[in-house]
Amino acid sequence: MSGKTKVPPMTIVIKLGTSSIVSPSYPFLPHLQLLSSIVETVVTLRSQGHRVVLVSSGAIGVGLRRMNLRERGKGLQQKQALAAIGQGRLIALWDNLFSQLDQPIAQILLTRMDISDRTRYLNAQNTFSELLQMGVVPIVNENDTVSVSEIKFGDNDTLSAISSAIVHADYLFLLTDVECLYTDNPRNNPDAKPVRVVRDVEKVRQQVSTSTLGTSLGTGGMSTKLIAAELATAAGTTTVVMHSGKVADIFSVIEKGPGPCREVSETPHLEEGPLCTRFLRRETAMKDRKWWIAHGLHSAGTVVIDEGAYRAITRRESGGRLLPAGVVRVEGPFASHQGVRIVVRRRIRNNGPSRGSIDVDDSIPSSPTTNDTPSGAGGQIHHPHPSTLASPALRYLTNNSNVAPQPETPHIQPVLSLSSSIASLDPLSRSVPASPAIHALTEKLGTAASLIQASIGGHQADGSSSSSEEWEEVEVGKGLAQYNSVEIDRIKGIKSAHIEQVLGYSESEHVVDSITIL
Ligand SMILES: N[C@@H](CCC(=O)OP(=O)(O)O)C(=O)O
Repeated sequence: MSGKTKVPPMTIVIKLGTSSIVSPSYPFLPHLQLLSSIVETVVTLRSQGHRVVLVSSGAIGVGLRRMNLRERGKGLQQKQALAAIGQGRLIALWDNLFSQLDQPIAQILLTRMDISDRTRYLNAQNTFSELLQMGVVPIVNENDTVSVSEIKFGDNDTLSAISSAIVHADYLFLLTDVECLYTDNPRNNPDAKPVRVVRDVEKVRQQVSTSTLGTSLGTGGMSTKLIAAELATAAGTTTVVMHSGKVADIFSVIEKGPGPCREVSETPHLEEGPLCTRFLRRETAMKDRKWWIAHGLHSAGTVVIDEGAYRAITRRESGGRLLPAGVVRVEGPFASHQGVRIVVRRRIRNNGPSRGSIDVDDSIPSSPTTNDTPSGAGGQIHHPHPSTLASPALRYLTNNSNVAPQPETPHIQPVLSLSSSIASLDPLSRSVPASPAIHALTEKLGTAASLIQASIGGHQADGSSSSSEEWEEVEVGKGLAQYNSVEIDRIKGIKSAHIEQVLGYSESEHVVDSITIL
């Protein structure tokens, strides 16, 4: 193993999945040899001046072994109980191994809500920073006991990407039971080719098969690794998928790859190194606060804007701030300074009778009442009443929280439990319960679901189509509300100069601040 560093000190996060910690079937014996090689690698990296964070799964697996069980059971409570049994023993195992080489460790257990609350996020950041400065190796896992199923990180790949952003890591190593990302599942397809360097995660997602390579105990697979890579590379962390048995390859990967003193463009021959997949960090990493707003912050509601306002907030001069003139609708309730989704509503043209032939017509001018023309001169703002939304599902998703799901939309039901879980857990939401509607789209259904095709005004009550004009609503960003949802609803569409007239006071000329375009 390499003993001398040729690279400047870096911050390195190493994530180990359940499959690397315990055997996948009864009696779930720990992989002691592998764990020992991780410990030796981490201690060597430390001796070279690097700061190292471990993200370790395995609590449930260790819990199963302790209780001499063959299966972990399906229910959340069983998993939580097993994780509670296993976590203490897991950290004891790590402490035992690391103490053989005199390396102190610390346990950090996080939940999604710790990340979405700015104060808790900053506290976690301070703790990490202090530990790393003290030469300690923090060992992170999800705090499964208090994680509600719908708002769990769910897999430790995502948790490791978030940990990487918190510590501003240079590298995230996702150690797993395959060497790298393949063009197809190598277990079924012998022609599957390794993908060694990825510059654009979204592009590669469309080109490769991410059919799960996870094991019976782990929750991740290749698709969660792509999500993790997307989050981490956006924060400026080069992300590497490699086999946990090849942990010593970490040394040559960091030696040849980008680092604090070497740009991505200065590392042209990465295909020649050890077999692994390197997701190169973004050249311009998102600033910590911006990244947190985009990926950490919990959104308590939605502000729907028109196209002109969207164009305005995407301009640098806007400073990421939204004026009330461009707001067309508000989904709440949310309090001032809570996170909100920014959704742009734009007109699309229906070319034919079929719902499948809708084209977005970018040439249609936006409402003149926008940030471009805050006076709203000559403009007419569209405020379609939510009841005009065509389908019950869309009406529920885009309407206020009081609209109950219709019987024909049973899949909406979990949304309610999700939002109430968040409302009851998030201290910010206690006084103002979180909105259950749009929130569910991104939290529950993922980014793909952030596109809400709201067919407004194009359908009669009987469901038939009557007009060629339809609307779509697309989530475009996140920001911090400067007023609460009731206040923004009252001042939507007006000039900032009139806020005081309407509300009796004016906190800010903007309704949403610190907007991050996704
Ligand atoms: N937090 C849990 C499970 C997390 C999990 O399964 O993660 P992974 O094995 O990385 O897919 C544990 O420690 O057992």
